[in-house]
Amino acid sequence: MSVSHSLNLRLFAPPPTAIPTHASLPPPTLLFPRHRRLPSLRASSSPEILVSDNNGVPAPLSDPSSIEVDSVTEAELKENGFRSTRRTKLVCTVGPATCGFEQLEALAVGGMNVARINMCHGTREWHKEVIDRVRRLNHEKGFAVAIMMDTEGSEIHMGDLGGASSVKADDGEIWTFSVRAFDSTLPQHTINVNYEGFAEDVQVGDELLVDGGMVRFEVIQKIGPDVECRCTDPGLLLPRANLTFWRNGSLVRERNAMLPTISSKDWLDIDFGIAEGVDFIAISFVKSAEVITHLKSYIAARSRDSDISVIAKIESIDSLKNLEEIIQAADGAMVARGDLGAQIPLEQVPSAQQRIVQLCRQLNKPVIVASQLLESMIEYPTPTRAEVADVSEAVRQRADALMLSGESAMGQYPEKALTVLRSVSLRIEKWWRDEKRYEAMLLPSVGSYFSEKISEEICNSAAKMANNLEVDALFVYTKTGYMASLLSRCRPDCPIFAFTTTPSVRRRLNLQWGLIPFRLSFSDDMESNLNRTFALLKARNLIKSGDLVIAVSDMLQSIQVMNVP
Ligand SMILES: Nc1ncnc2c1ncn2[C@@H]1O[C@H](COP(=O)(O)OP(=O)(O)OP(=O)(O)O)[C@@H](O)[C@H]1O
Ligand SMILES: CC(=O)C(=O)O
Ligand SMILES: [K+]
Ligand SMILES: [Mg+2]
Repeated sequence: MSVSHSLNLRLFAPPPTAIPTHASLPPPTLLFPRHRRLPSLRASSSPEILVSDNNGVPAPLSDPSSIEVDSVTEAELKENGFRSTRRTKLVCTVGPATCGFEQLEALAVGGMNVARINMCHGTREWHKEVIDRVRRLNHEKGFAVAIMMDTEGSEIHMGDLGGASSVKADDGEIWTFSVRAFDSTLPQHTINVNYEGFAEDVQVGDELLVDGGMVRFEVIQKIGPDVECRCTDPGLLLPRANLTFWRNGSLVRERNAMLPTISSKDWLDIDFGIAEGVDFIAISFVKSAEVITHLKSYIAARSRDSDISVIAKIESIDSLKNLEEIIQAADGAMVARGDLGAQIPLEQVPSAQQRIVQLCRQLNKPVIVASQLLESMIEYPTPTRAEVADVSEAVRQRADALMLSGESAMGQYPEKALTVLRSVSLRIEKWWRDEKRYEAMLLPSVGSYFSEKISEEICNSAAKMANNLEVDALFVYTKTGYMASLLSRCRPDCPIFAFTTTPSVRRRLNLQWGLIPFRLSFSDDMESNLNRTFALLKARNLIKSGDLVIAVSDMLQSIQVMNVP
């Protein structure tokens, strides 16, 4: 079968000159014909096209309800024009400070794209309520907030402090870390540890770091299941805080390194996540690509139509060692700087972050920069200048998303913290666009099939054309989201309107840089798709006549340049 592919470059009024170009692509072997000449859009005058809405009921062309876009994005688009929409996505960890319906709504209004629930904390009933509320919010208020479930992982952590929200450890105090199960209240200055082998593995003289060094202890004595420690760096102990121990300046990774990445409790949580249809599952303390592949096949077997994305959390030495294959196997990655900073020297975290962000973009996987971005805002209403600089750096690296942890889960100013992320992102993005100072990044080919390689070439070219022609927006019609991700990977100057038929694909696109996901039912006929989209978007004042747009699509591998009629 010999099939030719053509790039249809058409410029609509003004000026009405067609620019035919022919890309000479070798004939693919496994493709069905996609080549089709497109009739001119201008030729079709006010077509009587009927479109299907969500339930398959025909709706008139001008019915704006047959396109779904996030209500906040819509307001943003109208207010600022679409060249200045935010490109960096925002993830908020939901906790006691933000689990109510109104609180979640405030976060959605503030720009939350993804709600994260951390299975280290709270009961399954609590998580289910949060998921239900986010769903209701999406349904009733027109948001497309995705849900990310983060597994606990087999880390060593403290117990839940007998219900206290925090306890203070003072300099020189003696505390007991114990693997004993206390049935009623904890004795004073006693901390429960979840790892059976703890007392055996530590040695007198070891340094014990709580939450990667927020509080430090020195081991002074071992008595059976109890380990007595002296506080050397005072601070607040939080429930279920992570514990690491260090000997002669390096992290001790003895038997606990043999703990499985996905614990038996994690598997139950994963079953829960699959049953609830979460959009992302983030796996803590990933050590190798196998665990990701294993989980992905488990998800595929468990849920026939499930399209849950698996995010690899990079937070251990092993994950850095096997970085490329882990990212390759996963659907995305998280720079989990909290635990990473407890496993490698702190001064190595920034370069690790840069490397992970770059590699993810090269491999076309979304990447989240997480932990302590605005840590001081847990307690104070304004961030430190250093925190703003840190957020700016992540935006400048053009990570897909930034994440709030304690700031939104249990801090005093969740909405303010989100506002800081939003305004810093907007400002830095604009600054770098204006200055045109991005270092060009070599984007290696990621497609395995020939058709994927074609999509990749189309997206690379479309993004380049969009920058050179200074177009207002890129449009992508994508069923699986793949082509939208390829455009996002190019980090073009203009925003990307991503039209997809499936609500879950739309939610997942919400994690990717620069994508404005819309749900829209569309056909293989690009002319009618474009006509409909223009009519629907114009009816909602989201675009206007004369705007310059480049459109690409999954079904018909084409590039079209046009002015909105
Ligand atoms: N569902 C929850 N219920 C109670 N507290 C929570 C909940 N989620 C988060 N928190 C609080 O917010 C803090 C920061 O949240 P975060 O998700 O970053 O957890 P973490 O314990 O630091 O672990 P991880 O390394 O998995 O991120 C937690 O330490 C905890 O005190
Ligand atoms: C987010 C997370 O797990 C960390 O920073 O450790
Ligand atoms: K976790
Ligand atoms: Mg962690």
